[in-house]
Amino acid sequence: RSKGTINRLNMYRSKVKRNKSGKIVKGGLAVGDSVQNMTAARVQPDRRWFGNTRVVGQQELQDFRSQIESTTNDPYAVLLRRHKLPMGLLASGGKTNKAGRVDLLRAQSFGDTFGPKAQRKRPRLSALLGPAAGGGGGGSSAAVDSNVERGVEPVGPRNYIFDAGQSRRIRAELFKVIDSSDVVVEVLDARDPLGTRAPHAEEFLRREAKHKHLVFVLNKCDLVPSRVTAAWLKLLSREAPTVAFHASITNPFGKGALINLLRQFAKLHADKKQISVGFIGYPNVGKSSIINTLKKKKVCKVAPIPGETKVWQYITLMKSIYLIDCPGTVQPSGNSEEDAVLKGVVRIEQLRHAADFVEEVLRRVKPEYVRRTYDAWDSPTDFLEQYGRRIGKLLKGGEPDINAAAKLVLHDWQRGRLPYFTLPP
Ligand SMILES: Nc1nc2c(ncn2[C@@H]2O[C@H](COP(=O)(O)OP(=O)(O)OP(=O)(O)O)[C@@H](O)[C@H]2O)c(=O)[nH]1
Repeated sequence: RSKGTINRLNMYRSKVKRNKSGKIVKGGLAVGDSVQNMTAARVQPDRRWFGNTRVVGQQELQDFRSQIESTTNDPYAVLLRRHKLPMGLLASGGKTNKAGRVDLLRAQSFGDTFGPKAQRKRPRLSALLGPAAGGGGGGSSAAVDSNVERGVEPVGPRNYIFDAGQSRRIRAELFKVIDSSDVVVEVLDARDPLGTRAPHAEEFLRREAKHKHLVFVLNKCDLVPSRVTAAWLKLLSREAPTVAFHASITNPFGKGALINLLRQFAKLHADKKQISVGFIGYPNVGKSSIINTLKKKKVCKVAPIPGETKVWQYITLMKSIYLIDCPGTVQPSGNSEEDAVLKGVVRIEQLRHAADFVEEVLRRVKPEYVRRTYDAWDSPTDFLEQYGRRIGKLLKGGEPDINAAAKLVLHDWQRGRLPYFTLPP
């Protein structure tokens, strides 16, 4: 027997000694002893009795909170293993979304709607939607009538083509891609980076998925002067790492920088076999082209028309990095019809009145560039007539086909043949 075994057996042995008649003479409670006379013993409390718990002091919690807050707000710091932290407790208090909820009972009491004396069958939607919504069908027709009286032209229903990239299906694709990605690359058009940002997706990442890394890629920077690209890089990199890019299989720019950045993210997540990188952004900004450039071959369909990518697609860049191509999505209800056309969201061939948008193109592009590509002109209509005649787009009576000419100008605009860029604010 080892010493340990002997000690254990001794421990089991009763320390109580009894005399012949069975009375305790040593150890245990002696005759006449009572529980009251004994000295109180206390078992030392231990938090491990309560299972898997941790105790944190108030000051420690406060420090930790402020550190986490500064880390999560810093685009260059990363928060790994977020699911192991009680983020719900760490979010600074009082940020509940109660104000955003619709206060149903204030608009109509429960008793009025569902009680035994229910007065109405339909809810009063106007009370919930606010005064702007008008009073249902009758109300809206009254509003139209009053507009006509005041001489305001009634606004017809918006054509569905201007809402491209906003359908529920496309939004579902976007969130599928965000959910499956560890790194979200937001592709922006260097000509109008702020106009092609997706605030709804960024807000979702900030609120619901802080552990996913956001990266901006400023694509098509070959179409703008380098000083403009540099200014945008400076501005955007305050919010997230930003890479300037020119997507081209044969003559790329920024490819090394982007691959390096993705490699660093893959190293950060060394516990994972591979990381997924989702490419999101407006239609036609060049998401598929960037993936093709990184792969150095045509793996995604690319076209100079928006909405070419229909569903998400997985591509292996290397063993540790997977890429996901996403259909182009548009910030819901953020664009006027003009914006939608000039940001390249709408397919030009679907436009019925293309000439309406040429005036804005002529306003945005410097006249000398327009003259260099086309000819001198007096007014937008004169410009389209001249151009129509020059390219032989004529109607039956020999009149220039303004609509066809306008479509060609808009095509040139979308493909970057008319130099244009916006400067950082
Ligand atoms: N000049 C220039 N053109 C580019 C660049 N990147 C993409 N393009 C062009 O932009 C057009 C649209 O590219 P896509 O890759 O199909 O764009 P997308 O974002 O995948 O578009 P969706 O499929 O609608 O989501 C194509 O004609 C590309 O040739 C670039 O860096 N410079």
